[in-house]
Amino acid sequence: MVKICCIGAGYVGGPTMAVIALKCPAVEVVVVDISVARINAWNSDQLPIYEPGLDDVGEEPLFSTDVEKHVFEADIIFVSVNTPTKTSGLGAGKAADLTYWESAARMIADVSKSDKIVVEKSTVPVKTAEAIEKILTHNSKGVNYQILSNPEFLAEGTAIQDLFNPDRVLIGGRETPEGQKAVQVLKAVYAQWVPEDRIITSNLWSAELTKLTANAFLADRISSVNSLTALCEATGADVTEVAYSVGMDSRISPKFLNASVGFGGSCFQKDILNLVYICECNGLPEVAEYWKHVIRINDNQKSRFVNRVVASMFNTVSGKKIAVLGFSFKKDTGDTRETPAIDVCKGLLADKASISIYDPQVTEDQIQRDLAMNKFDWDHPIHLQPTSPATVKQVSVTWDAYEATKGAHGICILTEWDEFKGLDYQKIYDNMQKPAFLFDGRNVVDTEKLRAIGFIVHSIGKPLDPWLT
Ligand SMILES: NC(=O)c1ccc[n+]([C@@H]2O[C@H](COP(=O)([O-])OP(=O)(O)OC[C@H]3O[C@@H](n4cnc5c(N)ncnc54)[C@H](O)[C@@H]3O)[C@@H](O)[C@H]2O)c1
Ligand SMILES: O=c1ccn([C@@H]2O[C@H](COP(=O)(O)OP(=O)(O)O[C@H]3O[C@H](CO)[C@@H](O)[C@H](O)[C@H]3O)[C@@H](O)[C@H]2O)c(=O)[nH]1
Repeated sequence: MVKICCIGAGYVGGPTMAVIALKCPAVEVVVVDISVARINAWNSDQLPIYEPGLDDVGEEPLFSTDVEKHVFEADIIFVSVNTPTKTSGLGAGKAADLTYWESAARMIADVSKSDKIVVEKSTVPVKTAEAIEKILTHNSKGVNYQILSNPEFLAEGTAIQDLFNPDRVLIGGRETPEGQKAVQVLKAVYAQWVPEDRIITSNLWSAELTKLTANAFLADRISSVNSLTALCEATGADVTEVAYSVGMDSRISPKFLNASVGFGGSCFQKDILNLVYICECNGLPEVAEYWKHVIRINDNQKSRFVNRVVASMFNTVSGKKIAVLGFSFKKDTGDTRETPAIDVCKGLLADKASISIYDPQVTEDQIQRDLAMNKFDWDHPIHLQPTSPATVKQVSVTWDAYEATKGAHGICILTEWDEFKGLDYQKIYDNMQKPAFLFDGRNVVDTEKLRAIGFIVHSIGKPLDPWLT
């Protein structure tokens, strides 16, 4: 029986292996992690991540902390560990920190006694496979290793449907007979449920670069539409109408054109910074500059939102209660890595606001840690992050949207959770200070209905409320 071992039981490793275990009954699947808490959570009823449909996948891989035993026994090893942005040293603030990847590779080299296929599942800089190959082969003791790049394209919140029905699976390998044989072995795993024409094979470097490029293109679309929101607000155009009509062109497509307070998540910014760094290292400053702008527009979008809130509320939010609805970086996930809510809250706190936060999936502990943490520290293994950072006193967290908004001067909607569309806004308005402001960072509410209730409403990229002009 073929044995697969995945190193890293996170947002990618857990769901991906659950689906492989379900679809490939003839394969033994084990997921290992250095974090005991994470593995314990996978083995309990309280899964460590919130992902719709994950509970119903059925077949479960084995989750274990016995990393070395399972790596030793495996034929195929997926490596799905953190690859955060470096915070210090060469390339700080841009380059990918490959500490966790390298330590996994060294451990594989230490314990292996039989030939292995090592699969890059983490998102890594182009040419990482070469470095990994060097680490493995210099310590090989006669073991043969084939490195494959098999980047993951799932999005959080839709991970299970993305895995069941992927647009494509990409496998990059060495163009040698051994490399091509390894590609076919991995292809056979995916072919258990993915149609053959959606399994693409390429050389290693194309596969590694495709992942960074795909995220850069997706983030670029959001920055493109977000860059026009201020112009829409200034001219009376409606960004939703503009995006809809532009997206009707089949060459452009309607997907991923929702204007927002900014994109978040653990991938987009990290992967673009990584691309920028690689371009700089290859003597391509103009290309690096081009992609940097995607992030600049995103940062600008978040500060523009904060400025709008403060400017609208008589140029100060000092001592005012601002309710924040939604803290995760998108709906249907409890993940807060690089969520725009962090920057917005920090901006409001800098203006001395008092913030009351409600998110259906994010705990108070997580929010406090996020607001206390330094930039880029959020993407390291959880047990290596600071355990008891200081609490931000002006922030309270509730488990109820009505409680969060009670007595508030203003509301900021920062995540597009479906339940925010169906709230009783008349009840919320009645319990707020007047004038009651609502700043919709996700364009989820019916602006006209809320204005009829009495709210002063600001929706991203929509014609301005008369109060704000
Ligand atoms: N989250 C996503 O939606 C997504 C999608 C596609 C690709 N990716 C990429 O996949 C990789 C993993 O992302 P994630 O979101 O699953 O991260 P994650 O933080 O949820 O999971 C990573 C896990 O790896 C473990 N780990 C780190 N070093 C280890 C080691 N040496 N041995 C054993 N375990 C170790 C950590 O404890 C953690 O549980 C990243 O490179 C990311 O860019 C993420
Ligand atoms: O039209 C849109 C679409 C998305 N977003 C925001 O963009 C961010 C990222 O969203 P999404 O891409 O749906 O979620 P991720 O889980 O970050 O997935 C991205 O990053 C993953 C990690 O690399 C890739 O695997 C996925 O293909 C890629 O979509 C979120 O803050 C969204 O709210 C918008 O503001 N407007």
